[in-house]
Formats: sequence, C-alpha cells, structure tokens
Amino acid sequence: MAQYTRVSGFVGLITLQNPPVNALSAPVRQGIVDTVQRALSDPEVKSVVICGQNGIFCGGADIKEFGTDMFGPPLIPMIHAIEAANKPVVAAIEGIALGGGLELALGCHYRIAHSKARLGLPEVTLGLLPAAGGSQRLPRLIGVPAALNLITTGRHVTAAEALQLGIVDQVTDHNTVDAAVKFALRVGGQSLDARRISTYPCPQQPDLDALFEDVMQKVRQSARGAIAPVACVQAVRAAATLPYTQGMEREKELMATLFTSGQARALQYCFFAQRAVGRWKMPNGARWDTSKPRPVHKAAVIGLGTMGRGITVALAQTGLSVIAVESQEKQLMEAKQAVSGMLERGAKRRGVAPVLDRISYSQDIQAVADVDLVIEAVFEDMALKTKVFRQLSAVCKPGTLLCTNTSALDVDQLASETPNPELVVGMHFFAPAHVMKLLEVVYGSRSSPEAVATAMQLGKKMGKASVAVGNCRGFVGNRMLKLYLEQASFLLEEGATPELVDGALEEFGFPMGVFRMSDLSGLDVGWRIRKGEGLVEPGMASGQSARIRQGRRYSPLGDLLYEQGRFGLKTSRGWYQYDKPGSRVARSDPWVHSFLEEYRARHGLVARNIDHQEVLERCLYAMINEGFHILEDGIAAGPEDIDVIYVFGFGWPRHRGGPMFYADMVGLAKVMEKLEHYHQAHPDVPYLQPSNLLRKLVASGSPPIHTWGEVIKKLHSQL
Ligand SMILES: CCCCCCC/C=C/C(=O)SCCNC(=O)CCNC(=O)[C@H](O)C(C)(C)COP(=O)(O)OP(=O)(O)OC[C@H]1O[C@@H](n2cnc3c(N)ncnc32)[C@H](O)[C@@H]1OP(=O)(O)O
Repeated sequence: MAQYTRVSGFVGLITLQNPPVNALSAPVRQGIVDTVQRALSDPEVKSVVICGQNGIFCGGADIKEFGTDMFGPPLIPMIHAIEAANKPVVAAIEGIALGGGLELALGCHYRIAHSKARLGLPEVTLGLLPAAGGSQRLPRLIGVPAALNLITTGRHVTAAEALQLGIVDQVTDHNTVDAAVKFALRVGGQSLDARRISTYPCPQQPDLDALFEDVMQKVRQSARGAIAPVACVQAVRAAATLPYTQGMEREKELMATLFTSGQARALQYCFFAQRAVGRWKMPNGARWDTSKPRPVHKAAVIGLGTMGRGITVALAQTGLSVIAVESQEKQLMEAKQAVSGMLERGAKRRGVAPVLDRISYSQDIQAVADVDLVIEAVFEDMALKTKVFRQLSAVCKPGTLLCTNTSALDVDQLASETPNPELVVGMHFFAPAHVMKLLEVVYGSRSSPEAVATAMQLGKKMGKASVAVGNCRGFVGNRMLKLYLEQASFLLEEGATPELVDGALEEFGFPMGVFRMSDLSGLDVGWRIRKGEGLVEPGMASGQSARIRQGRRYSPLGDLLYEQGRFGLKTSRGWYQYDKPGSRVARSDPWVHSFLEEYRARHGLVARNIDHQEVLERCLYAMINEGFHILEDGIAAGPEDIDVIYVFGFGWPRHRGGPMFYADMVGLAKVMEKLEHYHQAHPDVPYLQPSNLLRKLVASGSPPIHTWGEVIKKLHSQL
C-alpha cells in the first residue's frame, strides 16, 4: 500500500509501504494511483514527494506476481499519470531504486537521491526488459550509449554515478525526504514543460547504425543464447529511432515475448533459488533460523597453492585478519608475491586501497594458535590432510572451527582425527577462490549447527552463494561433474571430436565446453583424482578389458593424453593446441584427431555420427540423473541447492535455470525415457539407469519443481 500525509503545509508526501523492499505489488500500485489522485485534487497541495518506508525507495515490480494472474492497476498508465501531473512530483530515493522502482522515479519530474542509494534497471537479469517506459525514458535522459550499458547489463550505479550520468538531479548526505520536501516547496508552481522525460528527443548520436551493430554483436556474444539482452538493445534502438509512443509500443511487443519465455522463468527461479539456499537445513533438523553463527575476526589458511592463495585474498577482502601458513619457504615467498598482486589488482579495479597489512605469513603452524577459524587448503591427499588436522587440534585455541577445502575427500574421516569433530566442516571453494561466487559448505555427520552456520555466514560475507550440502565423494558439484566428464570421453570413443562436444555445450550456453575446460584446469588435475580413486592403469592394453575399471565402462583417453605430457594450457597441448603456455586461444589439433582414430582402431571401435542433441542428452541427463540420486540421498536439501551450485560454480547458463530446473522444463518423462534409451545402448554405464526419485516423480505425474520436496519426503519415509 501507500500512505498519504500532507507535510510543510503544501506538499503531499506519498510513502510506499511493502516490506522488505517496497516492491510494486498490486496493493502498492493501487495505493500510488489513489494517493497521487488525492494530492493532485487537493488545492492546498502545490507539489508531491514519493518516498519508500524504512529507508528504501523501491525494489521494482513484485517478482512474485510474475507468472500469476496479475491484477490491480498496471504500471505504465500509473507512471504516465504521474508524469502528466500539473504539480511537480519529486522522487526521494533512499536505499534502492531498481527496475520498476527507477522507472517510477523516471516518471517523476525530479529525483533526489541519498549518497548511499543504488539505482539500476536489472530487469535483464530476470529475463525481462524495463517495460514500464524505462527503455524509452532512460536513453532520452542520459543518451543511448550510457542507457545501453545500464539496461543490457542490469548493473546498479551509485548515487554519485547517477548524478554524473544525469539520472538524478541532486544527491544528499542528509535526510533525503526532508531534502525532497524542501526541493518540492521550491519548485511548486514552476513550469513542468521541460521536466517530462517522455517528451525529450533522444540525444543525437553520430553513426547510430554502427553503434547498434557493434553493441548488438557484443551483447549476443556475451549473452550466450539469452534473449533478454538482445531485446534490451532492440528496445533502446526503438527509443533512439522512433517517437515515444511508437517506442512504447515496441517496448510492449518485446516484453510480451520475454514475459512468458522459459528463460524469464528460469532467471526468476534462479533469483529466488539464490535466496532460498540461505535458508539451509540439515537432515538432523538443524536449520538456519535456529543456529547461531560464531563471530569470526581472525582466520588462518593452511597451504598456499592456487586455492590457498585465492582463499587468503577472499578472506582479507572481507575484512578479516588472516594468517597464511605455508611450510615450504620458496612456495611461501611466491605465494606472498602472488597474493599481494591479486589484492593490488582487485583494489585497483574497485578503486580502494589494497589490504596487504591484513595478512601475516608464517612457515610455522603454531602461528594459528589464536584464530577463530582455519581453512586447510593443502594438497588433496587424505594422509596429509589428516596430519594437518591433528596438528591444528593441538595448536588452536578451544572452539576454533576447522574447515577443509577438500573438493571430494571424506569430511567425516577428517573430523574423526580431531577431538572435537563437531567443529569440523568442509568449505569447498572453486578456483580462482577470490573470484568464483560459489562455496559448498559441507557438513559431516557430527558437524555442529553452529559450525555450519558460521561457515555459511562467512561465505555470505565473502559474497559467495553458499550452499550447505552433505558429505559424500565429490559432494554435489564434483559428484555430478564426474559423470558429465565421463560421458564426454565416451562420446569421443564413439566417434565425436572435442570440437563437436564443446560446440554443442557452448551452443547450449556453457562459457566453455568440457574439453576446453579440462585444458584450462589441467589434465594432470583430473589424472591425479582418478589415480586417487584407483582408476588409472599406466600403459595401454587394447580391447574391451582396457576400458572396464572397477566393473564398469571407463575411458582412459584423458590418462593417455596425460602420459603424453599433454596437460592442457600449461603445456600448450591438451585436447587442443595453444600458441604458447597459458594462451587461451584453443586451436584444433590434428594430432588429437589421429590419436582418437588410432585409439578407436586399437580397441575395435567403429566411429559413428554423433549430433549435438546426443551430446547434450548424454552429458546433461547423466548429470541430472545423479542430481536426483543426490536429492534421494539427502546430500542436497532441494533442487534449488543443486541449481545454485551449477549456475555459480560450473558455468551452467543462468537463463536455463540449473540442471534440475532444466529437467523440469524439458519434462521429467522425456528425461527418463532418454536415460532408459541410453542405458539400453550402454548397459556397462549403470548410472544411465533412471534414479528411483526420477521414476517416482514421473509416476506422480511430473509435479512442478517447487513441489518435489513432498515426493522426496515420501521416498525418505519409505526407506
Ligand atoms: C506485463 C507486466 C509488465 C510489468 C512491467 C515490468 C517492468 C518492471 C520490472 C521489474 O521491476 S522486475 C524487478 C526489478 N528489480 C530487481 O530485480 C530487484 C531484485 N532484488 C534485488 O536485487 C535485491 O533483493 C535487493 C533489492 C537489492 C535487496 O537485496 P538484499 O540482499 O538486501 O535482500 P534480498 O535477500 O535480496 O531480498 C530480501 C527479500 O526481498 C525479496 N525481494 C527483493 N526484491 C523483490 C522484488 N522486486 N519483488 C519481490 N520480492 C523481492 C527477496 O526475494 C527476499 O525475500 P525472500 O526471497 O528471502 O523471501
């Protein structure tokens, strides 16, 4: 709703009231329509101020209303009525003015913002465009290039940048509503002819066609198949080339396509999934709202390889004091330099001072005696990690949380090496740890709710999407990834090339296909993991038996490339060739093609034609099926957890919602039928057999994703 009061004698003050972000729900829109009318018809009122309660102007349209039968007054006529008013209307922007919130402000005649406010049109991130006139008013106000930048990226700007761009008229450090009321009193009675943005011509731009062509090309490239950014460019083009009324028609047409699209559904699902994972729960009943995190002021990182360095940077940038420990002197020196470099580059990018003095370095593990939390990031070897955990238990003050950055090892086993297993949790970062936005917080069977709450809170402070998951080999992300990688290798054995597989996955929307990703992370990394699992057999026998390990189909292709010293980018040879070590430009390598042909001949495999659809179905459905096993096992609390992990940690295209959402979109019956088909064709790959949960869901009529929890609960109660 919206509250109306008269202040300072002549100003009608309208306050939006819809916590937590004053979203423009139907009652709020109705409230605005009614109160604006009241202010305009009151002869005592000379001007109007619109603000939001609790220091927040408006978070935009109510996203929860999308996909429902929307009722109440529509936004566009409401904003037009404000712009057409014959009394000045001033927006007092505190906190945020986002999406429809900023569009409402653009309909006002003046905008005054608090210096800490953030403004933006983030609709594109929800698969939409600013369709309450934002795509037509913003370019008219700030020019085409700046509007394109804001609308196609959805980025938020500070009040200072908004002032510089001309979005707001004034910025204040003081009470914004008071400043707006004063301003409103001053402009009461003045002509509004020059204040209605819809009447502005779009600022002239030399070579408009070339500008739009260039922007469209860049947007298409970075969108990776997402349609909203492209529609945003088209809408701004309409603003630049058409009269306002026709531009609004175009905005409406484009929005109509986006509004009901699967991509918009996926992106809005992601928005809520990202927030839902914060409300974590464990199978033993512990949950986010009943578990109190401990304060963490000082942390330590043990082991300064790639991961340890990134974690150190992430912690320091969060404001913590960090003790970084590395026993090897040379490695310590190199790490110190690398960490300082990362901090300096990060600070330069953000325009702040680097926080080098927050970190102290040591070769001696005794240095961590008084920290609140330790993150162990030594080499992925259980014996070594066990030794470190025993040392930490002896050195650290009572109550220190002991976290491991293992990507796959058993958190319970590590916990059992310590006198206080309740203080042990996994904090699985993704490389580079100071950049990647995902953290898997792995609870063991004895981890205390407090320990989990602390790791989750720290993850949030570090700006990570933090997901609490149970303990199993590879947790959620890597457990699913393993099958994806395996299917990709099997496809090579059967006749595909790395280019074909990667092409299909990149066309789907992944930033890079599986083989380019493997070259980037290093073939030696995967080899070491498989070796640890007892899968690698050096040398090369031929025939069927060489491709069976531990009783099921195995592809030794990655091992064979490793044995050739082809580690990927770092050796400039892997699944592709690179001009020099570290170069990112992957070129096809005829050597790999001949190697694959020889390999197939040696194993009596006949290459067949494989198309993009098979690549996607084999790689993605295998992974999705494992996702259903994970839900069945209670390792992830819900499909949102898996989807957030894949979107934030594995490059799953956000506009496709995550693997479990994708399965829901494709249709569970179709996914099951395809899995059955591929399992029949490849009976030596047991994981292609549809999981119990998938079968149960299909048998229950494929209920929508937000109701899977009930089927999972039923399944658990039957066990
Ligand atoms: C044919 C129809 C035509 C319609 C015309 C459409 C034109 C306009 C479109 C829009 O305006 S789309 C919405 C644009 N706005 C946004 O994208 C903002 C989204 N929100 C955020 O970015 C953040 O929530 C925030 C506002 C920056 C606040 O962040 P903070 O970290 O402080 O809190 P959160 O945990 O994110 O949010 C708290 C709580 O509020 C819910 N929420 C936030 N924004 C909205 C919203 N616009 N609508 C509904 N609900 C919203 C959020 O989900 C959280 O609740 P829970 O999920 O935890 O219950």
